Amino acid sequence: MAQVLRGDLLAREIEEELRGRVAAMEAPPTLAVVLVGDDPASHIYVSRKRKAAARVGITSIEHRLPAATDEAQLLALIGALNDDPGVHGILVQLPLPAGMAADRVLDAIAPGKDVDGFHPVNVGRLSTGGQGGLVPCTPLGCMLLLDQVVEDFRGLKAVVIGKSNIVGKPAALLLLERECTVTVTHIHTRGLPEICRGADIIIAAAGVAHLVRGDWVKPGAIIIDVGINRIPAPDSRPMIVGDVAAEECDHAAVITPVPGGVGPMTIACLLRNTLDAAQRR
Ligand SMILES: Nc1nc(=O)c2c([nH]1)NC[C@@H]1CN(c3ccc(C(=O)N[C@@H](CCC(=O)O)C(=O)O)cc3)C=[N+]21
Repeated sequence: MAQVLRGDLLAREIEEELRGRVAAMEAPPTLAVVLVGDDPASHIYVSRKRKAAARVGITSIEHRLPAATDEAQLLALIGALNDDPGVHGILVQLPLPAGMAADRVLDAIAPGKDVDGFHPVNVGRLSTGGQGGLVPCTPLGCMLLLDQVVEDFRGLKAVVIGKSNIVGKPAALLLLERECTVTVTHIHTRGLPEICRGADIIIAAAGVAHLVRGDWVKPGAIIIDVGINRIPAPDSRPMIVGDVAAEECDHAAVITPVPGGVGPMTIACLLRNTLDAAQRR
């Protein structure tokens, strides 16, 4: 049986450590969460972030704007949060409503408060070695999970499935920084099963339910499943499944569960970034 690497448990440990760091500060850091529109999944995530912040002692302030908000209003709010010395971290929940350009909005966030690590300055820092920048929460969470089970990354073959700015690309850069040999793939990659079979580490972040089958996985491989796919379940609430057919992967060495894997680590890393942003100021 593969070892199930529980992100929910590691996230609680990290929260405990962060709670200690917050307690030692003169004043608790403040995270501003901006939520535009009424995407139901976004509301669930934002409430998880609020609860986690409260557990750690970080003050979180939510700014909810209607879906019809125009971009200029949102940019004005970001400007005010940038200028507010009482705000240490700013997160604009994605996706934004149609018609709003995420890149213009993310570019407006002060890089030192960009706890998502999405601003071009932080993206650039990561691509040149990560020194001093804020690193995107989901790939950072993936690395902290890998750190639990990998002692030496050098020369390991890592395959990243997915090329998003939020997960795939930054995950590839972080693995490269550890001197893995990194192959970045996506759903249009030809011969993806074969490429995956060569991997010591698979980061599955394509957003396709059960994309990675058991016969794509080399015995002893380490699998980080980033996917959160809601699939309809007959006669009940939608089920959440990952990008990996985990039940076919007993021959892997390690696999992260969905839920309870990368998701809770994303939130723990958001809190960590908020503390880092507050302390670097
Ligand atoms: N600016 C921005 N930053 C983000 O970090 C960001 C975002 N926008 N938009 C949406 C995605 C998604 N995301 C998740 C966070 C936590 C879980 C999580 O905790 N999942 C739990 C529960 C899953 C469930 O029940 O829905 C788990 O996997 O165990 C999932 C997904 C952050 N995102």
